[in-house]
Amino acid sequence: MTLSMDFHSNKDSAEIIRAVEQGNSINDLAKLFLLKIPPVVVDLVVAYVAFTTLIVGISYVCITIKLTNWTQLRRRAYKETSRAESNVESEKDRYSRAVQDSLNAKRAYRNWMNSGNAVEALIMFLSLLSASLLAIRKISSGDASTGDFVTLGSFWATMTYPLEMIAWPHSNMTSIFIDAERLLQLLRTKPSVSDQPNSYELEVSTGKIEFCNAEFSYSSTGKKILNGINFEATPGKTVAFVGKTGAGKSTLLKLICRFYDVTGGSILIDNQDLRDVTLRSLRNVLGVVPQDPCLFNQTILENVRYSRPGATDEEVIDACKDAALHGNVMSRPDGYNTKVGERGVKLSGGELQRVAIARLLVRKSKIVILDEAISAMDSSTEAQVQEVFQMLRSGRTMFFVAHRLSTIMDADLILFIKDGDIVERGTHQELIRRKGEYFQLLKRQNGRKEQR
Ligand SMILES: Nc1ncnc2c1ncn2[C@@H]1O[C@H](COP(=O)(O)OP(=O)(O)OP(=O)(O)O)[C@@H](O)[C@H]1O
Repeated sequence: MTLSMDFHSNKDSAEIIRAVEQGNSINDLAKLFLLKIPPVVVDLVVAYVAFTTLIVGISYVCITIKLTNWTQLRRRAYKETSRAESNVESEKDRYSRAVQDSLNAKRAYRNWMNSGNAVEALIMFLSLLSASLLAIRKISSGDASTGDFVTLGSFWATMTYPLEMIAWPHSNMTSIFIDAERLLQLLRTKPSVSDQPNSYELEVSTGKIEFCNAEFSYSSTGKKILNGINFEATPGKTVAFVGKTGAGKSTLLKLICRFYDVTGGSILIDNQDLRDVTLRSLRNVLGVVPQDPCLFNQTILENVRYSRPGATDEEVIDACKDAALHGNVMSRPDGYNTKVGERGVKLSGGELQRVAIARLLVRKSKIVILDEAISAMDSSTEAQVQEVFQMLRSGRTMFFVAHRLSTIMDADLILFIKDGDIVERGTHQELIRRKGEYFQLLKRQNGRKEQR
């Protein structure tokens, strides 16, 4: 959970869950070291008195270890294919291929394991046979008594157990390490965005935000997304980012949240560089409505309260009323106790967005970030929510990203982003007078509206 956005955007969640599940084998490792190995060592000290026994023991253990290494290669292949299998949910062909690959790899692993066991058993059998033949020869020549033969038999039985036990930890440990290695990798991964050793708590007095020549590229592609962005969001003002899809608008918002660090320049909140303050204190002052709000399979009440666990039921309900959600909630038989389903599948797109806005209202943040927050709402609901945003504006610095220009027309500053640069800036009226990119976009949108 502490890992950065770049880790999560490149990882498959099924893979992470499987890594954690397989990590249970670390318990087995602890049991192995604490409970199984020490008694075996004691047994071996007692049992390994005869030189011949030692020879048999060493060769048995060496061969078993070699066989185990070969077998574990198959186990690794089997585990890899099992992982792929869990990625596939919908496409039938891919799923059956993955299942088949997994079964084949499992069969190969089992075949190697069984062959290894057979070879181990054969070694023990041949060793016992040679020792018995030697004993019979000695008895026939009168150098040993039949009692010695019985002693050999019981000694053999005592010895085989520790021999098996000395080989067993190696095979078990390698299996455990293969199962746990994904979790160990995960635990060793360092977040790319983290607190500096001397970072301090962010203090927001006015909520002024400055982008000073901020540059950014995603490490996964290395492509420059933002080229030296400069602007200032003055306290209590609303800034809107507009532009074509892929221009870099959401990336600007992610940088304010410090999901990523800028690769050049800096971002300041009340003159404090985001990289110098603690992540927790930064996130505490931000209220975000993302493009795809993340809901849990809990009740509507709990989902809204998630942004401030201490909020009372009344505060949650008031927030839902302001977010134009109350009517929809009350029309459901269970009202606020309605479960929303995994990721909110039982809600419509507009309802999902309104839950996210209600969360924002409950949170009472000083800096508000809205990324396409009302895109899925009909015009009458949008008008109600816009009124709430007007209320919110006083005393807060707000950032909007919206494709529908009608939703950001009254922003204090509109920044038109194109290929990672601010190509136009001003208020709605100023940009219309300029008759540039913004004006063209507005004309296209109005044209489409008239055509409908
Ligand atoms: N996690 C990521 N890794 C690599 N590239 C990314 C990542 N997220 C976004 N991008 C790329 O960065 C560029 C800007 O994306 P961004 O989401 O900021 O655009 P946008 O202007 O908000 O677009 P939209 O209006 O469609 O949301 C795009 O080319 C996108 O493909």
